[in-house]
Amino acid sequence: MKNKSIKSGLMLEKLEASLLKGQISRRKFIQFAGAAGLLSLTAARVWAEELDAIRENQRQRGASLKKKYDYIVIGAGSAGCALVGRLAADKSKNILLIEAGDWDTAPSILDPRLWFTNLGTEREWGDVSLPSHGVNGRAIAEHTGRVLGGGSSINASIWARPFKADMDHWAKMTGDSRWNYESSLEIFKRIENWNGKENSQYRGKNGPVWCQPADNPLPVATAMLDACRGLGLPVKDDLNGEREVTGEGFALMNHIIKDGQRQNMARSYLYPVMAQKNVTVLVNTHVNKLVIDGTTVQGVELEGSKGRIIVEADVETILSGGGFNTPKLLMLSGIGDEVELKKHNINTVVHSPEVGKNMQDHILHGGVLFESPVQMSHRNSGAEVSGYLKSDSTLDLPDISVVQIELPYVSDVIGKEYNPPSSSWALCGGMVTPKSRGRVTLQSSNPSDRPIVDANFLDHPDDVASLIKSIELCQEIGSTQELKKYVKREVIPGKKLKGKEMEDFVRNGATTYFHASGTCRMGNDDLAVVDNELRVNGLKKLRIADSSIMPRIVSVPTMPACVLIGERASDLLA
Ligand SMILES: Cc1cc2nc3c(=O)[nH]c(=O)nc-3n(C[C@H](O)[C@H](O)[C@H](O)COP(=O)(O)OP(=O)(O)OC[C@H]3O[C@@H](n4cnc5c(N)ncnc54)[C@H](O)[C@@H]3O)c2cc1C
Repeated sequence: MKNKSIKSGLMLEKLEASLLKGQISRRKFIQFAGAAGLLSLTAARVWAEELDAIRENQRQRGASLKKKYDYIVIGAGSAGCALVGRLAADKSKNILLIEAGDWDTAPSILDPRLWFTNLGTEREWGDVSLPSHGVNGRAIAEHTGRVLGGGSSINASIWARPFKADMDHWAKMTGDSRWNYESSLEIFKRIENWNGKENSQYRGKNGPVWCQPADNPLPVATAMLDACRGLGLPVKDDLNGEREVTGEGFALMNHIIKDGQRQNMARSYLYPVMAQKNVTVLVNTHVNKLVIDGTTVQGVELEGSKGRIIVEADVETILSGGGFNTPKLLMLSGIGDEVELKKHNINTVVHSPEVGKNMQDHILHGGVLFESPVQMSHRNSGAEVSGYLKSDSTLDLPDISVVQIELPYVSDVIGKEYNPPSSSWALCGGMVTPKSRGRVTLQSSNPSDRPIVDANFLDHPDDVASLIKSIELCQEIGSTQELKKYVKREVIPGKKLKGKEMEDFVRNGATTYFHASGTCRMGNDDLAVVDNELRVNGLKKLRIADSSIMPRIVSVPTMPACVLIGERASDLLA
């Protein structure tokens, strides 16, 4: 297999050399490559060349910035890309998209198997929460993307849409039925290019976002589903769709992976419009603060290769900086709790006490580990099966998740305590309806300082209780007959735990899914930061479209919900 691809690569290089020397035309090149069965390789290279040309064109456009655009969007993440991709359809409107990170060209972005190697690099912001008493005083890293595509460029590429109860709750909190499940489902259908079993009731075919069930999953993944069936757990054909309504279910993951490559939201939404004259994308450019006249947002102060400059937005500015950077930018611009702002000598423009509060994240426990008799090499993003379950049937939403990770995924403390062999794989319990709330505050008035993240993980006893149940479930699944072939022994915890021992295992093993949300909550009450149309209360010409607006975090990985928010914002602006 490997030899064949090396041979194909060499043939393609020879053809390319002939093309470069002018010995054959581009048409002939494509003809020969097609005849030699090299078209997919050729297409990939032609596509890569086109992307380079698009980026070069944007570099030139960015070098002669205008003073004013119709729209300025801050942050090219999951929501920002979706918003700009849709907004750009009106070619009479000029859009400036500003991204602090670089282009999304790193191999560790393109290859979803390498997603975790982006952590701790310049492609993420490097935030670490303050120590939380709920996790025995540990300070847990809270990674978020800092690159074109934002989180969608460095995440685990899992595509899981919110539950009906998630969306109906947003509709209730805003008094606006456009946020409810039925309306959101219509938008998801237009978002998706679903490449699994046809299901027109729930899945879309013609949208920009490629998603498919885990491709060629490891046998341990399908065995896990058999194990769940054997235990009488609800196993579905698809992790999305019906599960959203029934409220529970295990299935193969959906991934945003096509032919082994990540299809981040930049590829899905942005590159297709970046050749248009009405779209300017600046990378490596940081927005320091909003420029506000009275209570009208006029534009932004940005800092990039030309130093600090001000660019104005004629129609609106939209903040899509994500769960930590959006509240930070608001506070730096004088929108926040006046007591907090005063501490940093920032003049209050709008006293909005909830800015930075209501922070929520999901807990992923690392983990319940099993030693495999043979070393496995992970496929896709290493997480190919997942499930959601209510630990109590009276709950609205499942509080428990289980993710199978084809690697020895453990927290720092658990890793040191047990030192698992490298051939281990994990069943990670999770808690997806957190009742604990954290907050984001400013460290200083200097835009280059990171904000203070106090995630307050596992503060609420119910969150711990759910995690205990999810760990018991992981142990039960791991001990089934169906998984016997893949389990030499349960390495961690290796025995049934009870009382304080179990509680400590939960608190010491807690890590995050990296789904920071809720810090600029949407609602129809006086304290909400944004209203039902994403307008920042108290200001004109400013909206927010990103994970920070979630009134309550959805009970699944957050990228699809953020794409939905970006799409909804584009509808509202149109
Ligand atoms: C490691 C990791 C794994 C994850 N795995 C999954 C998963 O598998 N599935 C899933 O659904 N979700 C996953 N998530 C979560 C998901 O990626 C995020 O919830 C989602 O991307 C958030 O979207 P957003 O639009 O709110 O912000 P982001 O995608 O974070 O984008 C915000 C963008 O704004 C830019 N920005 C911020 N401030 C400024 C500024 N001042 N000036 C200029 N630019 C700025 C940032 O650099 C960033 O690119 C994961 C996240 C991480 C970090």
